[in-house]
Amino acid sequence: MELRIAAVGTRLGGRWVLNGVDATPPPGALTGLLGPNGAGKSTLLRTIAGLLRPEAGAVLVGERAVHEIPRRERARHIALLEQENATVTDLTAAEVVALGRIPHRRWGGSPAGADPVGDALAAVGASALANRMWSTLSGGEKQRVTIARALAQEPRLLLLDEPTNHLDISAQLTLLSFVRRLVQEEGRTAVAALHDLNLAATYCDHVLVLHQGRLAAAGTPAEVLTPGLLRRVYGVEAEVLTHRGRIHIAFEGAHLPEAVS
Ligand SMILES: Nc1ncnc2c1ncn2[C@@H]1O[C@H](COP(=O)(O)OP(=O)(O)OP(=O)(O)O)[C@@H](O)[C@H]1O
Repeated sequence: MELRIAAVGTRLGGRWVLNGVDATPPPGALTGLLGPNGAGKSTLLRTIAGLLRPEAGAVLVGERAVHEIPRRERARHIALLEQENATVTDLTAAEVVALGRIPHRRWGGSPAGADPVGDALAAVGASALANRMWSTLSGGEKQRVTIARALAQEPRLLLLDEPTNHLDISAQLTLLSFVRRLVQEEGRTAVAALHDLNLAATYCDHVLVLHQGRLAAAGTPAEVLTPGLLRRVYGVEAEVLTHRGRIHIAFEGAHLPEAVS
């Protein structure tokens, strides 16, 4: 599904939080959305998902502006995993994942023999949690289950806001390699906001860097994550090494932040 972010400007609290953002996350690839705290990553993901209407420009999904697509249809095509998940207390993990199937119900559900809920739980290594009550899960277990819910939705466009939050290192690597394989094999589009630049360099085919609401750079991790960009956008000194054909960033230190007045 073709996604085009066309000169998007979004204003929140009287301030332009996104300003003239132009980008085309390629289908069949995992795109990393990078940038310091407050750069506008969550706002861009919410704008792409159609939850926020841009005041300038548009987000186009196929031929249509996303906010013009009826809500139910949007829910069949687009899944957004937000940073803070509403807690649903008295459901089991499998029931939480099954919520992701709701937009498909009227369309005859899943083909015979298919088990999208079981498959999604397995993909995040959470099959054993299926019958556990949501309220009894740890932070990382909840994160896995909410990711499974987004996967069970089988969206063409998967938007993930810091999906590796709370996950142990093995779960982080498993999740990102799973999402990458899924989008590559099925030609879907995924955009994930990430803070760990080495994870982004390892698993993302394409990265977008936001800085103060503007797009600072776009391209492959090797093209984008240069010492100069890291200094300019993040205020850090780093050496960028190449290891097995992929870049690896060795951080040397951060410049002192400017005093907050
Ligand atoms: N509802 C709102 N009203 C006013 N300002 C807002 C609102 N929501 C977000 N902002 C501001 O917009 C800017 C971008 O926020 P956003 O959450 O998109 O950043 P982010 O890149 O996702 O940050 P982080 O890495 O810290 O999660 C921040 O300065 C934030 O304070």
